[in-house]
Amino acid sequence: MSAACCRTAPPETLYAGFCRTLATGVLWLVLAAAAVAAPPVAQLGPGVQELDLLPHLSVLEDPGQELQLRDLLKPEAARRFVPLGGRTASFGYSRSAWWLRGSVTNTGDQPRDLVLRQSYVLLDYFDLYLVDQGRVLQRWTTGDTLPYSTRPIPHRDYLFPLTIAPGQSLDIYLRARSEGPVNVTLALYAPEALVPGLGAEQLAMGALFGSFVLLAMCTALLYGFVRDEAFAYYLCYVLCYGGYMAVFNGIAQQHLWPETPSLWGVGQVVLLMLALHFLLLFSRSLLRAKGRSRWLDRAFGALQVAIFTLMLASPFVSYGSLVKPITVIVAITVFMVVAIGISGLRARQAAAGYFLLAWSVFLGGVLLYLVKSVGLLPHTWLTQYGFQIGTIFEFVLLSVALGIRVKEIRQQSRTDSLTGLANRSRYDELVEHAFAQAASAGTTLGLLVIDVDHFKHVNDTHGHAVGDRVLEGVAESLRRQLPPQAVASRYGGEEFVVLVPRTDGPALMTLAEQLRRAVAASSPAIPVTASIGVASTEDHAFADPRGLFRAADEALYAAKRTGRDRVVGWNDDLPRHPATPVAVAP
Ligand SMILES: Nc1nc2c(ncn2[C@@H]2O[C@H](COP(=O)(O)OP(=O)(O)OP(=O)(O)O)[C@@H](O)[C@H]2O)c(=O)[nH]1
Repeated sequence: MSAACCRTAPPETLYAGFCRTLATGVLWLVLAAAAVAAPPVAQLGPGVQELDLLPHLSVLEDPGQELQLRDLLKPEAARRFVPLGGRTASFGYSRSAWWLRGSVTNTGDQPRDLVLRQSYVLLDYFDLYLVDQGRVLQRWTTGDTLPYSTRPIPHRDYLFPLTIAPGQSLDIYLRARSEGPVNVTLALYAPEALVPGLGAEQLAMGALFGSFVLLAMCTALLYGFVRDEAFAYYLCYVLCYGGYMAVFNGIAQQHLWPETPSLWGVGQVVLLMLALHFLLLFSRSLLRAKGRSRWLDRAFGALQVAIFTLMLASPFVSYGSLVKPITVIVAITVFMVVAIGISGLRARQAAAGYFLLAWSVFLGGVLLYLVKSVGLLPHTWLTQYGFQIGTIFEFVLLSVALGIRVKEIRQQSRTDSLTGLANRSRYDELVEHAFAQAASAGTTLGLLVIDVDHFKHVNDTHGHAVGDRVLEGVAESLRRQLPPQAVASRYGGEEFVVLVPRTDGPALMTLAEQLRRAVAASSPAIPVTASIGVASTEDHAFADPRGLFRAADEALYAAKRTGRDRVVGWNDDLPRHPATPVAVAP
């Protein structure tokens, strides 16, 4: 496998093709404007604990990657370096090797033990040389195409220990080359100044990956409860994206595969492609976009093929050759996800707003990182970690969108899909609650059981589809006539129940009569009638909701027996329904 395929530059490389020329042009304009004189030597006084070396560095681009340190140690080579002039050392994407040099002098009277830190590590090759009056004192060759053991201090960042004697002046040369963006962030630290900062960063990383783990666990649990595929896809997305972030941040390299850099690049591509795959499945499932738009469905299918092709190619093709296809796939996926969000918004999907907000925040963070990567923004805490910060907010907002999905699922489980009324299990909950409330408040609860007459005949004559439309019409007519305190449910088949709290007997019978007429008028093309049985806790102290229902059902039975298309109120003298036991008195 080529060395190039072992690199671990981020896939945002991806956006870089078109930015590279622009970034390099801007950089060189800036550099040309800066003074050509050598930058000042960094002075390391006795109290200095931290020293940013960027203002003291000069840069030399080596487009052919031909230069060696010995070429640069020649006196005439000094003129080829251009001072950074206090600008950021972000060189974007290029095939060049970038040489930087600077000098630091210990102006104190004590030797200083220091750590030189390069905090941007996604570089294929990073060579550092310490030179004293033309003599090379120390050389390190590391980078993310080389095993972890090439790092003098095993840490995510490149950390190099060095000692400067009193009055000594050290020249620092470094060479950076990468298929991804090249950023140099060189600074010197006294160990006591560095350690607390590293501790805080480790804590932040722990929080980031801890939140991935927690999110994955919560999503897995939720999936266990709701069994909705959106949660399964989201879980896979969180795991793959978390794995990708672990490689991107150097955590996987440090803790999982320290001596196998060939895995880093391939792992990064595979994890990213899997994350995109599950993201698309999740977005479609969450916003129920499948089948909504033919072109979105086709684009989804084509993208899946491209994602898997690229993933399977990654172990065999150099990363350099994959950068452009990855760029295109990431860009199209982002476009697709936003398009799915907008189509969800148009279809009035409640979760779509949060979904789109999550992506806007995430893309904002990625944009900050990319603009920094191509050298248009300085390397700061916000631009470096914009990606991670955007990710956290994205996951929080997507979880809210999933919460809305749970609410929808709950709602669906209580609603009858044909008529949109409460379903039988929701009725069971409602009647328990209403019965208990009426009992404790000393008010009445009325119950109407409504059954469409000879409905079998409607089905047999016109077919089930027409029968369904008739049932929808009946439900709609009930909904329109109900007073605010009443709730209608579909009990099953062509039978409906209406709970009517706080309503006396005559008003209950009047309402039942209104509903009977409404049903009769609900379907002019296919005339239907309904029989209604009425019972109320006002007439009898029923022991439980089942007693109330049995009474109303007996009244319905009486209505059917006596000719249908009528309302009958329950009383003790009514003949018993053969299928129901006697109503139980307290
Ligand atoms: N179209 C349609 N038909 C349904 C649905 N649920 C139940 N049915 C039909 O409703 C009919 C009920 O028939 P029966 O129980 O014999 O009652 P009926 O014909 O209304 O007669 P009576 O109640 O005695 O007036 C059956 O043909 C069921 O197939 C449904 O969701 N859609």
